[in-house]
Amino acid sequence: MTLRSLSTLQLFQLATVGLIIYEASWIIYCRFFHPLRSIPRPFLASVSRIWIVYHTATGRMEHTQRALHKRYGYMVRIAPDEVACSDPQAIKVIYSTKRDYAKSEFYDIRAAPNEVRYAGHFATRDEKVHSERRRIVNQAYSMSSILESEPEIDDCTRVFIEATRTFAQQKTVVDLGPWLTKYAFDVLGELFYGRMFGMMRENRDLHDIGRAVDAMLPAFAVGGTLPSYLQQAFLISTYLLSNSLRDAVTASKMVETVSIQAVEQRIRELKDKDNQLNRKHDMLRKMLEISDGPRGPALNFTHKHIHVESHISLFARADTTSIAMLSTLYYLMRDPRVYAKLQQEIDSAFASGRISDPVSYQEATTQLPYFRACVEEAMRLHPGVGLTAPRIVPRGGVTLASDVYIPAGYRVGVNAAVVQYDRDVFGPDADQYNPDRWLDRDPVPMERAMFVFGHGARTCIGKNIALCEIYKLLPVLLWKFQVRLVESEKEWTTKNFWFNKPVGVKVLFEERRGLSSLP
Ligand code: HEM
Repeated sequence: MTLRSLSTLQLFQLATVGLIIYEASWIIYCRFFHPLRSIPRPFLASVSRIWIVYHTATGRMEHTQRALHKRYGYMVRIAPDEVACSDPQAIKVIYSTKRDYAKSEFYDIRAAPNEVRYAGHFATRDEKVHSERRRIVNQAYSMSSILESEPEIDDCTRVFIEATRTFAQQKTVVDLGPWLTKYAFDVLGELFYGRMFGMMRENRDLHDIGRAVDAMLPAFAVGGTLPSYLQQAFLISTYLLSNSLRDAVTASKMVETVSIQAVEQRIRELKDKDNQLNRKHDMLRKMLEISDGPRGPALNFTHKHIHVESHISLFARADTTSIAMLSTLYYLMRDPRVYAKLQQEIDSAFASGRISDPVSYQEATTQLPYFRACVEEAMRLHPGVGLTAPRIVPRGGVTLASDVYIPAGYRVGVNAAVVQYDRDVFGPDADQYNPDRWLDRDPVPMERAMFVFGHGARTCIGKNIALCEIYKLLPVLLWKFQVRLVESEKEWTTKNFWFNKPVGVKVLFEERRGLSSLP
């Protein structure tokens, strides 16, 4: 009997039996012979990536992972070839500066197609290329460089406070997340291009950037969990089936166009010696000085590379910063004792002249210890990135959590929203909001277990920008306004698609008594 002599039904039956045998053999292999077989796991996760795809798609992966680690300990297998580790000691091993652990396929889907064929600092998996590219621009992202634009960040703060005052006077209910995102966008506009986008002034999502990000994040997060040969097919089918993703792609193209236009405009301005904007120290100017300077050709750093830099840094980066500010405010509003204590610290620092309005970054970080603790605690409980950052184990394998060996080639990673709940480091109340923990005991072990900005060679390049925004805006906001949750009893809803965004946190601002005559 040959295959040709079989009927369609028989062929179908044969294929089904073949598939069943294949699946059964795979399950037996995973259960009894796989090198990761002894690592605790939900059964489905040990035999198929369906588990990780499904749980990522729910937007609640951090809750699932926290529960799994509570039950199984430091090591949990979250896919046949992938392990999540919640041991704080693992951070410095997996994310070491030695660049042994390459990023996994998870990042491929975020690679920005462009003419210079550089996927960007975030998505590039080739550590050598990444290191060369990042070194060129690192200085522009340094704290000293960002602080050269401090007066411009102050301008953004003034616009934010002015508009918030109008909300307060008109008793407008404000959706806090999008409002803070507009601030973060305008600051990025100032820092990168020497001008705000105007999102706060117009109080609208200009060019639909925010909408594009919201629509694309779930596709990126879920798609990233698939093997890379399925990622493009997944993106194309989602694109064809989803109106919102089609709109998002259009809006994302718009972001690209806007950032390219902004670069070109800044190039023209810099050629005009009398232009007032040329006194500014924006990052674009610094990058143009590199590309057009004597080192530019040798570094292969062209205007097209700057387009990539500006596009990638713009897309979705305002969200993480606004999440940090939103969570700081949210936890304060939910805990009147902490809120009052912080207000006291801020009021007395302003009254004694230890900090000024606008507050400088230096003042905010040195004169407001309780405020620092509140920011740190909010970023601990609700880090802006809430999924595992997966890396490939290098040659020789690795032993994690004292005695669990993972051979080379498998994926391993840490999730900030899990490791930052470690009871041994943060105390038995690790899942509670308690800023005092940062002042009552030695903060160093806790700082070492913080993974909110990542770690090592691939640590967040925009960390200084984010910190600058947070430390410069919030003290002034909290000094001038009382912020109240409209529904004070209701817990927030969050959507975790890599960026873990709280949604629909509605607040009312009230100018504080005795302070309403302040500028
Ligand atoms: C509170 C705000 C922020 C948080 C919590 C945050 C978090 C992170 C984390 C966890 C990583 C590492 C991801 C990994 O290893 O897989 C990262 C990388 C990165 N972040 Fe941020 N980020 C923030 C703000 C920003 C801002 C404002 C920018 C840009 C202006 C930015 C740009 C980047 C880029 C380009 C990378 C990739 C770096 C590399 O691999 O070289 N981030 N961020």
